Amino acid sequence: MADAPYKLILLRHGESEWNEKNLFTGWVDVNLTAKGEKEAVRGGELMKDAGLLPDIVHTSVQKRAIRTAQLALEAADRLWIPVERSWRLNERHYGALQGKDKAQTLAEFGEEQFMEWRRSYDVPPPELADGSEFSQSDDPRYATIPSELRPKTECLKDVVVRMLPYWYDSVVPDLLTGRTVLIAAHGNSLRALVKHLDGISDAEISGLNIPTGIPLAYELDADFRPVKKGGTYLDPEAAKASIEAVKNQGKKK
Ligand SMILES: O=C(O)[C@@H](CO)OP(=O)(O)O
Repeated sequence: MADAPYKLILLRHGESEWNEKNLFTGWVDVNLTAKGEKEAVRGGELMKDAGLLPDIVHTSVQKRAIRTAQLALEAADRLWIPVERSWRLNERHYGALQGKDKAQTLAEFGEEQFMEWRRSYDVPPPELADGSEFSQSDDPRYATIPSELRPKTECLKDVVVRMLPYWYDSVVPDLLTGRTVLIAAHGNSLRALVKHLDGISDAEISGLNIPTGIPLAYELDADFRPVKKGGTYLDPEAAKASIEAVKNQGKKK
C-alpha cells in the first residue's frame, strides 16, 4: 500500500453574516455573506485546479457550512457526490457569548478573559439559558440528540470529545474505501480535528486559527496521521492573510 493512501480536505465555511458583524456565533444558524459565497466558489475552483476532487462530503447541520460545500462542489463540478451531515461537526457552542459583539466583549471583560473564552482549551464560556433568543433548545434539527449530549456551552476540549466519534465512525470508514473526503465545517470544529490529526498540545492549539473558504489538504498515512504536519492550504498566501484576520477578531471596531 502507498505511504499516503488517504486524502482529506478540510474547508471552513466562507465569511458568514455574523463573521462580518464580528459577533460570537456558535450554534446560531447564520447565512453566508456575498463575500462568503465567493470564497466558497473559489474554494471549489482551487480544488478543481489542484485536481483534488472529493468523492464524498461531510458537513455540519449549519447552513453556512452546508452552503459552502454546495457552492464549492458546484464550482468543482462535483455536486453529485454523496453527502452526510452531523451536529458533531457543528461550530463550538459559544454559550452565553452567542450573539454578543466580540469588540464589546473584549472591552467589557478585558483581553485575558476574552482570550480564555475564545481560545483556551478547557475553559468554556458561561452556559446559555434555554429561553434565550440565541438558544437552539427548541430547534427540531437537534431533537434526536439526547439531552445529556446537547451542549449549553462548549470549550474546545468538549468539541474534540463530541467530534471524534464522528471522525472514527463516519469519516475514517470513507477514507478506508479509498475515497477523497471533504469535510465542510467551522473554525473551531476544524481546530478540534486538526489538533487531533497533527497531535497539537493543549497549550499550542490556542495559537491555531483556520481561514474561511480555503481548502486545507491532508495526505494521511496508514495510521491516519498526516504525512505533512499542518497539511497544505491550496492558496497559502490567502490563507495567511485570512488567519491573521481571524486571530485579530475583537480588536476591530
Ligand atoms: O463566533 C464563532 O462561532 C467563532 C467562529 O466564527 O468565532 P471565534 O473565531 O472567535 O472562535
